[in-house]
Amino acid sequence: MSDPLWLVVPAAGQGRRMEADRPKQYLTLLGRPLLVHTLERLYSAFPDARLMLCLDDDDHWFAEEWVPFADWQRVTGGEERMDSVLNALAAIDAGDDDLVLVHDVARPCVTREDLLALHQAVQRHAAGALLAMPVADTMKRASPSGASLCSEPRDALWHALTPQGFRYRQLHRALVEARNRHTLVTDEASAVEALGDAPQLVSGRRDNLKVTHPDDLALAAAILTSQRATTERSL
Ligand SMILES: Nc1ccn([C@@H]2O[C@H](COP(=O)(O)OP(=O)(O)OP(=O)(O)O)[C@@H](O)[C@H]2O)c(=O)n1
Ligand SMILES: C[C@](O)(CO)[C@H](O)COP(=O)(O)O
Repeated sequence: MSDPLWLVVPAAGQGRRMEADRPKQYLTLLGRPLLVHTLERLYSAFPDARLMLCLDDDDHWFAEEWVPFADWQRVTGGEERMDSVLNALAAIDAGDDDLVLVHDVARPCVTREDLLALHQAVQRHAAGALLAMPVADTMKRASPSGASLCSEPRDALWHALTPQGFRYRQLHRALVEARNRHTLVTDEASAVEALGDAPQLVSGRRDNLKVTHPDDLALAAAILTSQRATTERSL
């Protein structure tokens, strides 16, 4: 029997870089709110998981009918992403060894295959695991004025994606310690690394885009359309 699985979806951000009239998780993507796509992707891989959905207390966009999971809970978001995740962990009635996967609501293009690969890796690696992709471009070090000062070696450099998965106790401890040190971590793996652990990098698809800037919405629509066409061709 596999370990109990919890999904934490931070969805309490304001999407300021998107410059839209609403938080980006509620922007329309192929006719439906972006958040709906993300939750459906997670559900397609983990229909029996328990979902903790972090939402801003002032969020008046959200509709419960969009959640496909039978077992789920709304959690109050925090000041920063890491605070939202910590609020979710505090609300979880989990065993120490339960698995927790954290996935940004802003990544609606994650595939079922990548989700399942990450889940497998988290079960195999004691330090946890994260989807990531190797850096493909030549990397530049910029001066304050934006001039290219030098090229940095890109060997062994990866982009961190989500989901990122860990055992409950390990992740909770790592984030609590980061908060106690007043360290702002932008992903879970950073907090775990700070404890001396080395989560496993799992090579994920390059199209697991985080919708961040205005142009990204059209890109996400193109990715989802292309992924659907591929799935239909293979049926
Ligand atoms: N206090 C916060 C801040 C962010 N998030 C979530 O963390 C994820 C990654 O954050 P990011 O892409 O930076 O989203 P926003 O904070 O919404 O965007 P911005 O920084 O442009 O305002 C998103 O799913 C976002 O909803 C959250 O739950 N709580
Ligand atoms: C967790 C994350 O998606 C990994 O790429 C990312 O760090 C979150 O976005 P932010 O802009 O750093 O909040």
